[in-house]
Amino acid sequence: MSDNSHVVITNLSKAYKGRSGTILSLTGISLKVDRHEYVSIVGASGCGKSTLLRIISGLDTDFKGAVTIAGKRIAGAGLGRGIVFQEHRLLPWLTVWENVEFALQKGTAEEHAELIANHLKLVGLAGFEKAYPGQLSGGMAQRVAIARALVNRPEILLLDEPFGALDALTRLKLQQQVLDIWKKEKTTMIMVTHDIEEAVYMGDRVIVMSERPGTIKKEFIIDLPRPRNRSNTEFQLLRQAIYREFHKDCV
Ligand SMILES: Nc1ncnc2c1ncn2[C@@H]1O[C@H](COP(=O)(O)OP(=O)(O)OP(=O)(O)O)[C@@H](O)[C@H]1O
Repeated sequence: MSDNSHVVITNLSKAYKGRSGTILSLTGISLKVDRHEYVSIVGASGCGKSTLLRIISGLDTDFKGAVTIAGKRIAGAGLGRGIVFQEHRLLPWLTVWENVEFALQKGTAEEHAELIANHLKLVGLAGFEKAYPGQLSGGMAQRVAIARALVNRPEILLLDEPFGALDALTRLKLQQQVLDIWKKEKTTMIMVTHDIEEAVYMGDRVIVMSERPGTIKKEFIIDLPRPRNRSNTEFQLLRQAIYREFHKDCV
């Protein structure tokens, strides 16, 4: 194990038991993610990407193999890991401020106020504290969800298709904002996406998963300087190579 390993997954497999039998969702997954690394995961629909994130988050502990965070086996959800889903999942009857406050687990009222204010500022939403989710655009609501996931200062942020429901322009803006947060907070990021260009733009590494049962087919190191230029030839060549790998099974 390299000294910098943050998340270590060893020979992970996961089966779901249903009425019609057992579905093997993941098999033989081994992966190491370094501290402050940004890993993107792509793969066909149903190959187990969300399942993998749920396991790393600790929301699902029914699996075979081992998952350790900073050398310790995970035993359930913890404040050290935040998660952002494709839908913002904000509570509509609470304000922006209250939605973020709702996630806070420890600390005094003053500490809470400072944390909430800082995190709303971090995602560019200072001034919208009293707004309700219904009064926000999709991008703004997703930024509240990101603030909520970060407010407990997690060392790891898990992003499950975080920009999937947004329009193209908002998506580009939010990608940049998440990269800025990653740089500033030094969070370890693990992001699932269907968008190969996004995976290359954001990630230090792109993991391509096979169709179900999900395995790791191939890893691509994205050794391009940041901020990245999407029209750069090397960027496009990597995107095409990942695209080919992604579609090999499907053709
Ligand atoms: N709670 C569950 N019970 C039974 N089967 C499940 C459950 N959750 C997921 N599965 C099955 O496990 C497989 C992987 O699901 P998962 O949602 O992890 O895939 P995914 O790669 O994230 O898909 P998508 O890209 O479409 O979101 C699928 O075949 C799905 O039907």
